[in-house]
Amino acid sequence: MSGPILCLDGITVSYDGMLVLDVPSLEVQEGETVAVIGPNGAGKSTLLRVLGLLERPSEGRVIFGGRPIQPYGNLLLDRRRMASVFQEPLLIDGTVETNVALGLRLRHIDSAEVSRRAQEIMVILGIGHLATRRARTLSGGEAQRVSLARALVLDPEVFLLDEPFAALDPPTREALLLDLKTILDKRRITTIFVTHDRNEALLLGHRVAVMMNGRVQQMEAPERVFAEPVNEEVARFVGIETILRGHVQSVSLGLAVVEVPGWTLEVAEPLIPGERVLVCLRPEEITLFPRGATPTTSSARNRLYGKVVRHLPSGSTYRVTIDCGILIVATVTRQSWEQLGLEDGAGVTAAFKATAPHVIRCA
Ligand SMILES: Nc1ncnc2c1ncn2[C@@H]1O[C@H](COP(=O)(O)OP(=O)(O)OP(=O)(O)O)[C@@H](O)[C@H]1O
Repeated sequence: MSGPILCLDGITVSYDGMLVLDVPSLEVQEGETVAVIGPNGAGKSTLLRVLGLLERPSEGRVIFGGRPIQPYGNLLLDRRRMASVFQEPLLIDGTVETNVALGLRLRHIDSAEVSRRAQEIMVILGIGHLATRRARTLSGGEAQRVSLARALVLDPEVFLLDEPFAALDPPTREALLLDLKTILDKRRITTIFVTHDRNEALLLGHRVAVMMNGRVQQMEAPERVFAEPVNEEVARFVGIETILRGHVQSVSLGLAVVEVPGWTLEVAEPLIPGERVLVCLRPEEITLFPRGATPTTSSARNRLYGKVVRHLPSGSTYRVTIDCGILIVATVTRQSWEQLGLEDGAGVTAAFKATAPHVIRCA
């Protein structure tokens, strides 16, 4: 990666006086994939359209390749350096090959070269055998592969994807996602990828931008965003269900004692006595034991006692809600649930290590 290819500077977008995008500054580095996640209406697509020069911001500048874009200038040449794929494949009525070659023909590329490049990208995307099929006879997954091929054949400097897999069934989506990852890793195309799906963001994003209410709340490596969210909204969005409000009572030898309602926790974070904090616990960090069966050898310094309120299936695990005076959510494998003899209403100990929580300081 060699510096920013796209920069936003003081960007806002308002519709009828309502501010829907407010991005003081944002840089996309050449060759990176930025996954943009956030709830409905957060402004993800608006951000993508502004970055893709498809929407003129109300205020601010888009800088592409070091050059500020003239908002009222002719954007065709700059837009041609980018390619987009949306949730709907939007194919024309013609063969797969016609669709894949469309952008190259519009650019008046020599027809032998068009054919060579179209064939090559169709093979890479596993649709070579569909070249002569009419686009309207394709399945959703095949059509989206054609749509990706039509964009990638252009060798775009910037690739924009807006929920491209949202309408596909899970196995189709997974196969396509892995193929796309291979292509992006190999070609190092700068990519902005909007998705609702946290797992897609984790898999594809070199960085993840979390949007809420038109603002980018956090933009960092996925592991940081998911393990160290900057505020409560981001924490909830990345799947942290247990968020306990407390204050730091004391700190000694790197261990902070944090009071939360009804309990005193030990947390290995560099905190300051008196600070107000949110203690965030991922469900997989919490171990459950039947009441009275907590092993004395466990290194978990925190043990909270309560009752199972409910358990909900989630893939091969259960998401278990425990009422300890405060509600805590843990995951256990179905096998452990059976082996431990757990059931709704049962008394349990929820244990976690001092290193397990992520702590957010309250303003
Ligand atoms: N052309 C428009 N006119 C008026 N309001 C709009 C327009 N486009 C978007 N909005 C509003 O701007 C806000 C952000 O929309 P946007 O589509 O960018 O969000 P999003 O995060 O992509 O949402 P989703 O995940 O539901 O697609 C929403 O409140 C939306 O209703």
